Amino acid sequence: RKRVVAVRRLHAAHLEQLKREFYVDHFPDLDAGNAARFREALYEAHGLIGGKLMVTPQMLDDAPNLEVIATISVGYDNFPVEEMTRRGILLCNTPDVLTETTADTGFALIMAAARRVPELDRFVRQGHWQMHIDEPHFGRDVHGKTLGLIGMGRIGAAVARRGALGFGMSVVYSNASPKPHLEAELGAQHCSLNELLECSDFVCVTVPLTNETRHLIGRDAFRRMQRSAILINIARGPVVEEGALIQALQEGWIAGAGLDVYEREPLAADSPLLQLPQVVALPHIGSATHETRAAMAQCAVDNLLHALRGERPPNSVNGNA
Ligand SMILES: O=C(O)C(=O)[C@@H](O)[C@H](O)[C@H](O)CO
Repeated sequence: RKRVVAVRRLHAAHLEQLKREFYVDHFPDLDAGNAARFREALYEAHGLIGGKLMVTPQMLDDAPNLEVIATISVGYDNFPVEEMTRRGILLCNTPDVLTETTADTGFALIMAAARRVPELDRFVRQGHWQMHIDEPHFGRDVHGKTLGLIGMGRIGAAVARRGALGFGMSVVYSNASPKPHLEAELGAQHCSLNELLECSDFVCVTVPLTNETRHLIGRDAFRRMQRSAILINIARGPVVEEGALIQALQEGWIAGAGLDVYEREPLAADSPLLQLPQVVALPHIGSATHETRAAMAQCAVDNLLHALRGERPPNSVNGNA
């Protein structure tokens, strides 16, 4: 029986599926107290499954039998993919099952930032609602505005669909390649990043974090954006240069931001971002619904089962490893 290390909370049903075929070491929480036991288990492991995994080449040195890692995420910027491929270790992720939920989070941030939902919720809770609401508390319309998608992959397209079909928005997008089918379906227009920044009321970041996209959105980008524009980030924090974002918000280069991801997570409680009422800050909950997290875990379990049986897993990032 092969050995599997499972990290983070997995439903009993998922663990059961793994235990039927493998010897399973489960670490619901990884901390200093069980780090030594985790290293011992990893040394014997053929498979590793879990969420929020941070894997380094050194960790791979401590896992000589490892055949596959099944991450409970679509993003894999926290894995040394080339090194894994070189060592013949498969990396599997969970695309598709979280697309709509993450796009919902994107639109929740668009609506919350545009209509100042958390800020005005606090206003009411603190008993400040004494009379008729006036200009100082007005928000911005979403319907009919221009939505710019930086990245038009599965999640970008799902956000675009909500904007175009649900809110009558004009959609523009920057992407490595044009998506003619989305132009036909949504009237979406492919353009350069600079054109997108200049014409969009809402700039939504959905690209994966790579060496090319790290700090893609910095001071120049914010200078190009409209003063009434709102930045949304549901991708990865380091795509946006956070220091530049803070300056752009403090100095009014842009009007607001809706964020689910940050350069360092968890976001520090004393972050200047949290001093700014025009910022809506969520704790990386893009895919965090009961339904979707269960589907992500099932997808990861399926990937692991196939890979350790020597079959082609449904979702592998480095397929031929
Ligand atoms: O899938 C991703 O890439 C995400 O960012 C989220 O859905 C994950 O929940 C997060 O990575 C934790 O594993």
